[in-house]
Amino acid sequence: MTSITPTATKQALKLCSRLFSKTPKSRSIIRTSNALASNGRRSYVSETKATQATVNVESAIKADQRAFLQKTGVKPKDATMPTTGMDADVMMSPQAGILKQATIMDEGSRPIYLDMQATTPMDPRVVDAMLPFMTGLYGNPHSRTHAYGWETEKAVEQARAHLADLIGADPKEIIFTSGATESNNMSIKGVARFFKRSGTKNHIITSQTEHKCVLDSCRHLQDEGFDITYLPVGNNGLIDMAELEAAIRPETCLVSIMTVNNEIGVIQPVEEIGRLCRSKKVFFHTDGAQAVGKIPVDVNKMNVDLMSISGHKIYGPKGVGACYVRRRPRVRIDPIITGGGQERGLRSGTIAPPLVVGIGEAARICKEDLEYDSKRIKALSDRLLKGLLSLEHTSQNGDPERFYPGCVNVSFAYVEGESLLMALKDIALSSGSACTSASLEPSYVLRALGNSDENAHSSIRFGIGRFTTEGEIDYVLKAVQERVTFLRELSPLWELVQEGVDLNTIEWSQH
Ligand SMILES: Cc1ncc(COP(=O)(O)O)c(C=O)c1O
Ligand code: FES
Repeated sequence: MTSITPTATKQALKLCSRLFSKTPKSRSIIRTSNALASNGRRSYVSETKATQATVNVESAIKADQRAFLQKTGVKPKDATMPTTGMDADVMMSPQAGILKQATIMDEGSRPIYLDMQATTPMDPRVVDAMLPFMTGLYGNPHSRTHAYGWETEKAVEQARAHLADLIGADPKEIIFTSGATESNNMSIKGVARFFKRSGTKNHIITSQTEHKCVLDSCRHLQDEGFDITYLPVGNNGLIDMAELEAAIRPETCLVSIMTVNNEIGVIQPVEEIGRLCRSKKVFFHTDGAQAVGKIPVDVNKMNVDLMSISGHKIYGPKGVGACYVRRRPRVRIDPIITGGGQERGLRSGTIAPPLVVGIGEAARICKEDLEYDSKRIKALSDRLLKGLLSLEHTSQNGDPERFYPGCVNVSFAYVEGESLLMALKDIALSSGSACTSASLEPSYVLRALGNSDENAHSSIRFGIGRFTTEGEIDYVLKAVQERVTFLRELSPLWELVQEGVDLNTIEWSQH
């Protein structure tokens, strides 16, 4: 912790304004520093990483943006993209310092970050928006009797409007929660328990490839006497609409199918599911944690009744999320957290204004930058996939057409995924979801697609995001190609394959 005196802050401010006085970014640097200056008198504030980050990133952005404009014709916004400006060979040299560059916040040398489905780094613009609510603007947004409450309430309502705007909802339909896990629990248990009280409906439909928090909510409801159908998926990871229709019964109260899968990125046919559910008068919940802010989402077009959103998947803070709850036709849910009756009585507890302002600003930026980010991420994804699939015996998991390009899941046959992850220590990757990454079990999602244990074990997920650069993708490609080749050369199975032996014809002796 560093104590920042007003004089020191003012000096830093002067320097900042001299350096960046003509760029729009400089305004946000100055805003951050002003927030510190006004509070510096009595509070001890750690040196603001956001300011540092903005300064670091600012100088690095331009080249990548120019290259992108030349290639795609899309005019870059004032996005905060770091760039390496180096090619893969130079980056791989120990002197290059690329691994240090790979982080937005200057935390020393760390791997290139390619695990965007686990979490995204906060956008410095989000940090800027949050800071005043961690310092001077500390009122309780539920306090109605004074200005401290009014000012935070106003900011909370603005954040609600930004989130609603991103998904085509009315602000009154947004309920703030602690994250998508809570929103999923709240939607699934909430609808189920409401219907249980009226004693009419006790059946829920979901799919086998949902996130653990959806599956676990359903398992708890099974213990409470609900009947759950876990729909299978095809080998492309998508559910079959005819199977869904056949599974709906008169006593079905809810269908819960995610929009974008967190392991393989496939996009379920949510519009069709919504239409079907509406025609059968069944509520439709979708886990939108990996979809909102990444692909266009419109709750009315999709006929969605409930949707879960997470702050830290959209370059916002961790520990905050939202649940969309439709008002017309009205969705009735039993709250899982009761108390002071905040958030329309659906989620009691004091709202955290810094986090809520953060997710609101993250949503606003996502809406504004969606087209630009999508085009950039698609271009990086195409480059990565083309390079990875040019290696022999590699295949993409999930539907190759209907998937979010920022989530690329590839199997490298005859290579053990965990060994490959160990060999790729300079790149932060994962073989599946973060919450199950400690387990050595093959992914249940890949197994549900009909993959063998070996295939599931040799899979790696590459998560590309707003701050990923072309240089990083080239580095990753080169590293993966080198190390997959190296590991295969150590493998006796690979030797047999090279000799033309069909491994399926071998009878392995049991010991
Ligand atoms: C699809 C999906 N649903 C839910 C979650 C949980 O989100 P949160 O961390 O906000 O609780 C995640 C995050 O890993 C996810 O990917
Ligand atoms: S909670 Fe994030 S991957 Fe499971």
